[in-house]
Amino acid sequence: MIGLLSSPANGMPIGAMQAAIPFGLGLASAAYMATRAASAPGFSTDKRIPIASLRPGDSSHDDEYNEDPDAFLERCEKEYGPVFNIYLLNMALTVISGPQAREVFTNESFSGNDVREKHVRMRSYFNSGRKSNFNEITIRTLIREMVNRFIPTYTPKIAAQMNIDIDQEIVHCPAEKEAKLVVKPRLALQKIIANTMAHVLFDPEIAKDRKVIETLISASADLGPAFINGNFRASKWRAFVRWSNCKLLHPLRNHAQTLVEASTPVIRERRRLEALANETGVEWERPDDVLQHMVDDFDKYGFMDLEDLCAHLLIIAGMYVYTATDIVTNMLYYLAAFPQYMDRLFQEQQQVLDTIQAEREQARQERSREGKPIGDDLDPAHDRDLTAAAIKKMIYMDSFVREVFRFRTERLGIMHLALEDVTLSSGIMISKGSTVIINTRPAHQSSENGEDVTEFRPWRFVGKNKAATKVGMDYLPFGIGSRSCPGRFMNIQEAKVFGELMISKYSKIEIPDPSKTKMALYARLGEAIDTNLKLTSRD
Ligand code: HEM
Repeated sequence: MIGLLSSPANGMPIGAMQAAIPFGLGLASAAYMATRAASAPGFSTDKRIPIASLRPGDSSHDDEYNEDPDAFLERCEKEYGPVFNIYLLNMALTVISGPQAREVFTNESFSGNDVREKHVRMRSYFNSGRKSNFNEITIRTLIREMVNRFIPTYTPKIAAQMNIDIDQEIVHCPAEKEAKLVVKPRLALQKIIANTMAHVLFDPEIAKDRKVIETLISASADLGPAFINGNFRASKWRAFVRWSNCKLLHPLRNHAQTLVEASTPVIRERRRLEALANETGVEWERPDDVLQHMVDDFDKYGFMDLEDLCAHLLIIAGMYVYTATDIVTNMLYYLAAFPQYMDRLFQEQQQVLDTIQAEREQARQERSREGKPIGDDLDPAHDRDLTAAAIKKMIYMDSFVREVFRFRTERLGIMHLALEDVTLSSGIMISKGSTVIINTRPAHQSSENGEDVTEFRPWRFVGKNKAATKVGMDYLPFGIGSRSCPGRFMNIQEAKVFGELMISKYSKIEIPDPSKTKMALYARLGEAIDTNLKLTSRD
């Protein structure tokens, strides 16, 4: 079944590899650029779509948008309606707002994957490691079947491992007895997340390997550009360099080989134990991680060998590390910026855990009365664990997380390429080859979300049947419909577990330099700023 491979190579992030492009590519690249430039499409050919006016002196809308995204979009929506053209990120983009955004998300002729391939060569990156008949749907299916289904089992493991890693990475502040200082939180949190994910997705033995953690972080850096936002600027040259890197240097394959080397002995040992159990008629306690699930379903997914499997596993793991690092960093910034909400969250946590503890105690007493043994499932040592059931009951934390996403999500984001001419319900035609971008402002600031929509009000979703994972036209960070993000379930679970651990450990989180607070709150995905944080312990 699996041909175990062994040709390790250390992966380098794509950025580092750019220096390695041979000069001989110069001629080929000039020819390539000329062809691409000649065929580069601009705005849709439908001349009814207005082009937003530029401020005097501006040659694009970038500055006006970046200075005040809400004001810029309000102006455009008022002057031009829900569909208008802008020059942003070195691109000609058609902005779609309001109900017509749904048509973009749900019409297969608008492709997010093709935008990601065109600008950041994401499919080429995937292809630099995969061998089987892969397409993007495989990744979605793997996430659903290998990760989302098992979130209840992964949750206590995430909590236990994160707890250890937080204590290890967050050090005491020598200057102040009570306080701890996180210098450059993003880096410390990246280590915590990478280590936690490696434990949960791979295996504790594999997670111990420093090379694996480095590879995981490196893969996550390669995958980050998939989000095409923030500092991204469209450049045919950069896309070409990235494509060449993928073709020549096979970055994902290099990462996969590191994981193959680390996982081969683990898989062999698992097989030995399984065979032994079969021989002796004992049931083998199957390891509960994504690696094992993928090995079990090796034939179902048609993986060619272990390297192919590891490439797929690294795409998923790398995406989690990239996004979860960003999310938990921002969770801390929001807890720091709005300290008045910490107590409510802590109170909720204690109430939920007290109730669960009392219920378990009652169940133990019942078992004793019935003369039954108290099994591992009711071990008092786990009464106050952060299980999936406990997290589900923490509705204030869920609302807090949803509000962070609503409040912070980039106003213009989620691009799609029109694969053919598409006529929207308003009659406007988006022509083949043009790129549309969603305006999330009207959705996130609609009255559907209650009052004070320009304010951060973390309890606005409590009791409203709007979980942080529930997508809709009033909540677009993860898209909507059948192509909505399958990674959000695990990401949000991690964010909540992390938030619960932090509020149980610390009573106060501060940004020592308050001039950075605003920047921290509005940081775009993947660009969480590195301002220090001061944490004061609860006891
Ligand atoms: C903050 C975290 C994340 C955000 C904001 C986010 C956002 C999105 C959005 C907006 C879409 C829909 C794009 C469209 O309509 O074309 C999407 C799709 C997708 N996301 Fe995420 N995502 C996140 C995390 C992740 C993670 C961690 C993974 C993988 C482990 C992931 C995997 C995917 C995949 C595979 C799709 C494509 C689904 C399809 O085309 O069927 N995402 N994501």
